[in-house]
Amino acid sequence: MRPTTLCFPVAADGRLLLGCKKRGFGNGKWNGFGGKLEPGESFRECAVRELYEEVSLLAEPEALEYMGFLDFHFTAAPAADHITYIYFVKTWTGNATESEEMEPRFFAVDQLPYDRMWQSDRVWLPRLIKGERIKGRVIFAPDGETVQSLEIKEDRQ
Ligand SMILES: Nc1nc2c([nH]c(=O)n2[C@H]2C[C@H](O)[C@@H](COP(=O)(O)OP(=O)(O)OP(=O)(O)O)O2)c(=O)[nH]1
Repeated sequence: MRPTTLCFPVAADGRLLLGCKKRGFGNGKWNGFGGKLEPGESFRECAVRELYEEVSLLAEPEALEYMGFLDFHFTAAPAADHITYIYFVKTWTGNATESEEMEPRFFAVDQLPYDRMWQSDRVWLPRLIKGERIKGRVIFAPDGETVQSLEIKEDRQ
């Protein structure tokens, strides 16, 4: 399964930085920052690179807090299946800057734009915000959007 990352910067006041995807996969959705691992890259290295490419924030790999993983399965397009390692990061340098891929905005955690995010995020993101680490699987219906089934557990390790 294709390895990918997803990273959510958390500001000192607790707000979360999301980006509205401007093109390609997930276009128009608010999400964390991330993408596919490049050859030879670790998950953390990928998350740091994508954060910089997509929103110009520079983080140390060790500053990333691992929050769990999700397997995303696309029933009609198995080639799109991927596993995502999810991170929060609270320290970085630079200012969130719009890129060709993402328009960034900080959101209070009780005002996240779930109606314009991937459908299952409203289930698992609040758990991460509470500090829980998760592992799970999301299976998408043939339309590639609707959640067909969802299995999320707490990862106590
Ligand atoms: N929050 C969230 N993200 C999802 C869901 N499903 C899903 O594929 N993604 C995201 C997580 C990954 O960051 C991203 C991986 O897809 P991708 O690697 O094709 O994304 P990309 O086009 O931005 O990647 P890249 O070209 O920059 O490498 O998709 C979901 O249900 N919720």
